[in-house]
Parts: sequence; C-alpha cells; structure tokens
Amino acid sequence: ADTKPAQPNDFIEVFAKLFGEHKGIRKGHAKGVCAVGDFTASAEATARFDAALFSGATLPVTYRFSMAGGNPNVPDYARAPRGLAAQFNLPDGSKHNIATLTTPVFGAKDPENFLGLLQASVPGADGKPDMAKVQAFRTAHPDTQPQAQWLAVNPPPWSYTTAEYFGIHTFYLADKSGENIKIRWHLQPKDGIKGLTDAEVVQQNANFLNDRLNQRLKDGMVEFDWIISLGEASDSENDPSVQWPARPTLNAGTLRIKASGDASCNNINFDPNVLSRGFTASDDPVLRMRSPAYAISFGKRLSGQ
Ligand code: HEM
Repeated sequence: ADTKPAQPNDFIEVFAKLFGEHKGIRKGHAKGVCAVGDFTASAEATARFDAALFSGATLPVTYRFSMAGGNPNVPDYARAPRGLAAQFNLPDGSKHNIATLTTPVFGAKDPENFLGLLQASVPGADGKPDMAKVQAFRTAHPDTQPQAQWLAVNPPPWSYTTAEYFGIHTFYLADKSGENIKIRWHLQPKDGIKGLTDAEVVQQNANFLNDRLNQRLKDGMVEFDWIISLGEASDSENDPSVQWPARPTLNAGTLRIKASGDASCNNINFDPNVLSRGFTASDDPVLRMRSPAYAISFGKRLSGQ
C-alpha cells in the first residue's frame, strides 16, 4: 500500500458518504434476507480433516443472503456482488461463520486500496462520482480491476440460489495427520448457475430476489455443496484480489436452506474470523480488517445508529 494504514472506521465513514446514513441497519450488505437450515459434512471431509465442523453431526445453520453495498434500496438487478453468510451452531455451543461473495475475487488486495477505491468513488457536488478519477485509481492500482472485470462480463444471478459463492480468502484446515492444509473454497449451487438475460436486467422489478427465494423453497430445500480447493506452494495466502489456478478439490459437505424471511439473522454479526476448531485464518490483511469493521457496524446498528 502506498498510503497510511486504513482504519476500520474509515470504511464506516466512506460507506455513509457513498450510500447515505441508514440507521439501525448493516453499513455493508444493507439489503438482505435471513434463512435457516442445516449442514452435514461429507464422509470424505470427516475422514480427512480434524475439524469440529466436519465431525459428521448435522449442524443447525442461520443464513443471510444479501446485496453488496450500504444501500438498502439497491435494485436486485445491479451488477454488484451478492453475499451469502452462514453461522454454523456446533454441539458445544460454539459458532463458525462464513461470509461469501458471488465474485471469485475481492475488489482490492488490501484495505488501503479498497478504501482508496471507495474514496475515489464518492460523488462530488453534482451528486455523481468522477469516473475519470475512479478510472485513474484503477489504473494506478491494478488489483482493483479483476473483480470489476468479472462483474462486467458475468450477468447478475437469476436467483440467490443460482449463483456460486466464494470464500475468497485463504484459510488453513487441520488434517488428521496434524498438518495445516492451505485452502480456499466456494459454495456450489445444486440448482445450477443461472444469470439474468440482458433483457431481464432491464425489465426486472427492483425486488425480485426475496420473492424468488420464497417461491423456490415451496418446492423443497435449496442445497449448496461446499467445495474445498487444496492449495499449492505458489498459491497466494494473503491476496484476495488474485484467484488461484484450478486445483484439486473435495466436497466437504452440503449446506441446506429450508425456510427464509424470518428475523433469525438480524442480530448476528457474521464476522468471518469466528472459526471453529480445525480452521485457522490466514494473514490476509483484508480478512483481518473485516472483524473490527463489522464490529463497528454491528454496534451502531444494534444501538439504532
Ligand atoms: C476491508 C474489506 C471489507 C470491509 C471494510 C467490509 C465491511 C462490511 C461491513 C461493515 C458489513 C456489515 C456488517 C454488519 O453490520 O453485520 C459487511 C457485511 C458483509 N460483507 Fe464485508 N467488508 C469487507 C470485505 C468483505 C469480503 C472480502 C467479503 C467476502 C469474501 C465480504 C462479504 C460480506 C458479506 C457477505 C456481508 C453480509 C453479512 C451479513 O449478511 O450479515 N466482505 N461488510
């Protein structure tokens, strides 16, 4: 990074400049919907890993699907990432959180460049962002380009249930021999991947995603396979703007969603550094920044700010 270290509250402040102040709701991923279901590990994951999540027991899970950004009224056809967060409830009362995006990479390699990109995008006096300034920032910081390129060529999901969701960061996972394996992972929808057509992007109403999820759940539960990629020595451990090459994978289990639209996720902070035994966070600086930024947002929204 070529600037002073980004502070967690810098993000809360720039989100307010970009999206306005919205009291009592999430400062990021403001628009979303709760859901409930469970998770069962695969026999392969149970055999291979020494991790509480993969012990084999079926675990209750609280989910939240969301639209990226701090605008609670963002239209559901926006070319922005969608999020899927999950909180796994372990038998001993502990929790494990994941909070994923539909893009395989994040929008910057570190908090400073993400903050710089957001600051460059703040609208001027005319209410519009200075696109030349944004473009100049992206040119000077090439790590801010891959996510934007991905979003430009991939249509927004047709439904929350027809997208892949990526963990993006590198984590370590303990195997039965006591070794910590370098992993990345994504959630693979059993409904298949389906995007909106160009015509649908223009014609969709602004709030179809929640209805489509409710409608889909009337036909039975929605399932995602948890696909883990096994990293190699050359694969990045701390740069979320870079995708790993295709690697050997294994199916670690199935996430099931059974109902949506309740209030179960409202008071959850899906801090992605809350991990259960067997998982360890990498020192990806973006991953580390997420805990304090989410905590500020959580404290604010719980206190009506
Ligand atoms: C420095 C980088 C980041 C900052 C500052 C940031 C900030 C935030 C904030 C403030 C929230 C609201 C938290 C709450 O009130 O509970 C949030 C939610 C979320 N973020 Fe991030 N985020 C960052 C990176 C990421 C990355 C890399 C991912 C995915 C890999 C991600 C996925 C999500 C998701 C899915 C939610 C919604 C969670 C929910 O449904 O409650 N974010 N983010």
